[in-house]
Amino acid sequence: MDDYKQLIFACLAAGIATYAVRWYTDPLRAIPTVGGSSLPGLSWLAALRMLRNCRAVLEEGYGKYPEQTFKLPALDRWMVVVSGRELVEELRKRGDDELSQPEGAQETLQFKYLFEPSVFRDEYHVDVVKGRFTRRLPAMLPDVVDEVKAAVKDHIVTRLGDDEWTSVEVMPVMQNIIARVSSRVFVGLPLCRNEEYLRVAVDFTVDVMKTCVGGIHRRAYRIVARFYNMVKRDTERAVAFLRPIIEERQRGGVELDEDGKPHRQNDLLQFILDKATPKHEPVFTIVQRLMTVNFAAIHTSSNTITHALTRLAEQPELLTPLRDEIEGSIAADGWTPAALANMQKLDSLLRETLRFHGIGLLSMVRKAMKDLTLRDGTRIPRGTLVEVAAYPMHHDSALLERADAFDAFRYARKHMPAGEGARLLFTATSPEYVPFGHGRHACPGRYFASSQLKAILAHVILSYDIKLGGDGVRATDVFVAMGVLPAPQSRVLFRARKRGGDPGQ
Ligand code: HEM
Repeated sequence: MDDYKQLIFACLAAGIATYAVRWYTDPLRAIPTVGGSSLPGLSWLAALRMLRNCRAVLEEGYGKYPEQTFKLPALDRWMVVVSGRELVEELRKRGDDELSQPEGAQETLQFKYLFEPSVFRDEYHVDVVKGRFTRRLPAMLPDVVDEVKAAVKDHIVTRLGDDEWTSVEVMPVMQNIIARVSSRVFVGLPLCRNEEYLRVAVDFTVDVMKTCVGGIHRRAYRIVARFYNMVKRDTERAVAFLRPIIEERQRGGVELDEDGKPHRQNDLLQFILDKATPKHEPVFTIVQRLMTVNFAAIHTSSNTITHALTRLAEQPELLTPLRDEIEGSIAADGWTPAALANMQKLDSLLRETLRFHGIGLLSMVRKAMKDLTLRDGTRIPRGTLVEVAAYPMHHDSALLERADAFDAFRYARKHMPAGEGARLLFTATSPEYVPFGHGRHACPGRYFASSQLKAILAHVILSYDIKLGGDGVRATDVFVAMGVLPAPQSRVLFRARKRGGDPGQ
């Protein structure tokens, strides 16, 4: 019996000693910890504190270690955070064999437990968004504008002629409008107007978000996802709508639009099918690829437009200069890419919205694929997640004048040397402006996001007066883990404009 006890104690002691040596020699130990202690066991407490107050902990780290590296605790790992031009540039320049973007994103969002492995073994749907889809954006704009007008009319219902204001809960309405307008160019008519399909597209997005901010330990996902996988369930729901269309297209059949006319398939689904069909990919995998892009598009764009609309409702004095600009651009060029490009104040409002609010506290997540040393001498062991402190950098007045204030037209006012104006566009990334990431992995959907968001905002601004109810003060944002969200149930008051309105209506 004594021998047995001694054996247990010996194993325990050996286990503790191995753990202590590994902890002591771990290169991550040399990186300063923010948010609590890095001692074994105590880092758990720090991780729990982080879950409740990520923003304060991140800002504390950035304040103490600007343009340097520090680490934050999560329940199952350390997250290494960098900031400053040089280190952001280093993340941009390192290849995926050293600091991998796909591996970083998949690990953060727990994709490997939720999705078909083949979707991420070959992410050709990302290349499709970056290439063929983006090249066709100018040709797609008439469809986008057509869908914007129909969707806004269906979702923001006000009475014309009287002086009444209608209160609208902005986030769900914007999710529906974004899902519908995106679906117009993702899957085309008539599916983009099928409310049940749009429900699935939005549910998929919300369920991926719920899963990845759930704070579950990485290893627990493996087990939980086997029995309860909301993403798989949502994909199956989407397959019911998409299978007949996919099979018809693969047979070479012609789809009919709402008026029964044959319709040319020039949408994202077709571009994905053109790659998937020769590979004999199953319908389920094709649908997951489409849903992945839906996820990337809907959550980000609906958050951004909700922030922008609540800002406009809080500062209705911004509406008149925006209307003048939008009306002038449309009068000159119609609803064309040239007109959208001329809407510089609108562009500035969107850029300022992403700078000030953004969609997350961190950006550019990368996974170290091997042991490496950053330019500031920080040693990063293989498997570590490295991210950029986006939120504190975007709010740093050393990098941008009065960065703590929301100033909608700040970028439109800036006079840049000839030919350099494009550097301040909504879609132009830089080491100091990273809401879309930066470098070759920067969001490939940002040009579509820009067209879509501008078309919706321009149409809303021309068609409605808007303001906030109550005390007229916008509710503060909500920070959930590393995500930034507009306050839930935020409402904006809309009133149809008696004079003016959208000239293209
Ligand atoms: C305001 C709207 C949007 C924001 C703020 C946003 C932001 C981002 C960010 C931060 C990344 C990761 C970049 C990195 O790790 O370096 C990303 C990736 C991505 N986004 Fe967006 N996005 C938006 C809209 C869209 C739209 C509309 C689409 C689709 C049409 C889209 C498709 C994608 C895809 C496919 C990726 C993965 C890129 C890759 O793996 O290389 N996004 N986005």
